[in-house]
Amino acid sequence: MVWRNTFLDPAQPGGWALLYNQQHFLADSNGVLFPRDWIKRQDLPILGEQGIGHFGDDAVYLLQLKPSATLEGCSWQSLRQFMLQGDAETFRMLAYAAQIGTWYAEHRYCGSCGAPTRQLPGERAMRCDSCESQHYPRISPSMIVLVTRGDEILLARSPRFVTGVYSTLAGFVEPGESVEHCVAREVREEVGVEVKNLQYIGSQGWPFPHSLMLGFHAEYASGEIIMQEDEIEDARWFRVDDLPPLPASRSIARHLIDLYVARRLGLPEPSLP
Ligand SMILES: NC(=O)C1=CN([C@@H]2O[C@H](COP(=O)(O)OP(=O)(O)OC[C@H]3O[C@@H](n4cnc5c(N)ncnc54)[C@H](O)[C@@H]3O)[C@@H](O)[C@H]2O)C=CC1
Ligand SMILES: [Mg+2]
Ligand SMILES: [Zn+2]
Repeated sequence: MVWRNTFLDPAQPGGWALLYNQQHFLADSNGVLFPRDWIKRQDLPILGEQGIGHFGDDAVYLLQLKPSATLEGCSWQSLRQFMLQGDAETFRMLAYAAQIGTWYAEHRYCGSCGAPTRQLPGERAMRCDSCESQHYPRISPSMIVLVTRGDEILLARSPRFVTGVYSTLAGFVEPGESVEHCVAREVREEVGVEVKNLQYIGSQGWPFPHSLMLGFHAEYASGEIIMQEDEIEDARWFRVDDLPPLPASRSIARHLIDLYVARRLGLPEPSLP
């Protein structure tokens, strides 16, 4: 089943409902989609509603619930779980839904003047009539880079990672800098080395909570590894034929690694997740 996001008018009846709160979806044994007209007859604390797209031919609406919401036979499942398991189109739908949910939850009041906002009809925007401003979903560009040195790659661990897992370096783009500048700065800050010959590989929308990952390969230029306190727990050079546990296969971090390893070992190249 294919997911396509579109703007649907929540005044229309029918379709499926996704029940969302803070990076979690309510799910039962049938999954995350509930008959929408039925769900609206249940006694649920609904904060807001958006029409977000089509899953196959069916309309899908996002119902924002209060954290206290419960429904018989259902439990809250994290978006991260659906990234790790579950089918790819379902994850694409939930990733979009979660970012719309995050945006809506953070813009019910105007950030400029504090007045309550309203949803603009026909557009994904929250409108403040008091100061005439509009608030659109926010996306935070971030770079992610695999630093390479011949048959070796530089991988690091953050204290937040699953035990044993090493990954590429990542970081948010700061106001006014280019992504290329961000790559050089983050690598310098996190591991103290200089890079050259950046190659843009591809991008990935990353809904935790609203990053856009821009993925690169970069060659090592100079410097010894000096780890940034707090952010980096360990960083080392690994040979492409002797790698530690790696990030989830759907992440662009993993793609950057798999692609470089495939190129060095003469294996078929993987495609972008
Ligand atoms: N898809 C993938 O394969 C991967 C995605 N990522 C994502 O990349 C992003 C950046 O990676 P990190 O190393 O954590 O970033 P980072 O190196 O910039 O440090 C994270 C810190 O940045 C600050 N921050 C949080 N949100 C921000 C924002 N929107 N703008 C600016 N600063 C912010 C916070 O102080 C946070 O502790 C994260 O969203 C992370 O989930 C990271 C690794 C792999
Ligand atoms: Mg980082
Ligand atoms: Zn305002």
